[in-house]
Amino acid sequence: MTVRTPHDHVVSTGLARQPRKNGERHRLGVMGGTFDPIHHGHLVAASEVATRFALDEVVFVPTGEPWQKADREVSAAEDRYLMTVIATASNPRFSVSRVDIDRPGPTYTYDTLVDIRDERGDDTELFFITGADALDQILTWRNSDKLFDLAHFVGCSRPGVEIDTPTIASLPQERVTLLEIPALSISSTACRGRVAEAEPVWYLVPDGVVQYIAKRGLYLP
Ligand SMILES: Nc1ncnc2c1ncn2[C@@H]1O[C@H](COP(=O)(O)OP(=O)(O)OP(=O)(O)O)[C@@H](O)[C@H]1O
Ligand SMILES: O=C(O)c1ccc[n+]([C@@H]2O[C@H](COP(=O)([O-])O)[C@@H](O)[C@H]2O)c1
Repeated sequence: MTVRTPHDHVVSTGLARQPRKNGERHRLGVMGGTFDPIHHGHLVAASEVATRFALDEVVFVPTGEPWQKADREVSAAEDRYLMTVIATASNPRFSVSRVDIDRPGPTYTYDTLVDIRDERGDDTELFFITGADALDQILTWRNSDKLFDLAHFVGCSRPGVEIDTPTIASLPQERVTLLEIPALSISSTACRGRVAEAEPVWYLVPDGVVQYIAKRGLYLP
């Protein structure tokens, strides 16, 4: 178990860094999201990608300022960060990074991946985990032409989202994999809407997150 210091970006939930056989590189999943709130759709996607890609661990990276969501109110970064820590704490292979919330200004995945690569070093191979909807927008992201040099991109299927789009087909195929995951029709938007309508979010988000939302009075009208 490691304790986070002001200089660490990652809260470790206890997994010691495992050496891989035959000099293979450490395989790290990076799951970026606004996580407002984190829900079981995110956790199932991360878990499924970890299994299919034999990842050693997955680091969840809550966005600082999600510039493509500037048209709506986003909860405080610390609340989103803490909900992500609560949701991932029981999985020894999951951890949470503060790189995006501690970097001032809009959040760009290019910066996320550069920071994590610099933190982890060259013996770590990065797999950026994202939903098919996000992958479909990737050409609008900052430095989109350089992203595929930094990580392999795994696009998860998501209920109601088309995986087979012209944009996705145009991406470098050797650096992109599409994955069908068990469909969980949950979105953060729907969770916020339910809380605002005084409807339960039990079992849509982890129990500790239900309690955190109530304690902090998040998403009330
Ligand atoms: N149910 C789900 N199944 C698979 N992927 C998902 C699911 N929900 C979210 N994702 C993916 O997780 C990533 C982070 O998502 P984000 O934090 O924006 O959650 P969201 O539910 O899409 O939020 P919002 O409804 O506020 O837009 C995105 O790439 C998104 O496509
Ligand atoms: O790099 C960009 O310009 C960029 C633009 C939009 C979204 N992203 C990333 O995509 C991930 C999912 O974002 P979101 O807004 O759907 O939660 C998250 O890690 C964002 O930082 C990245």
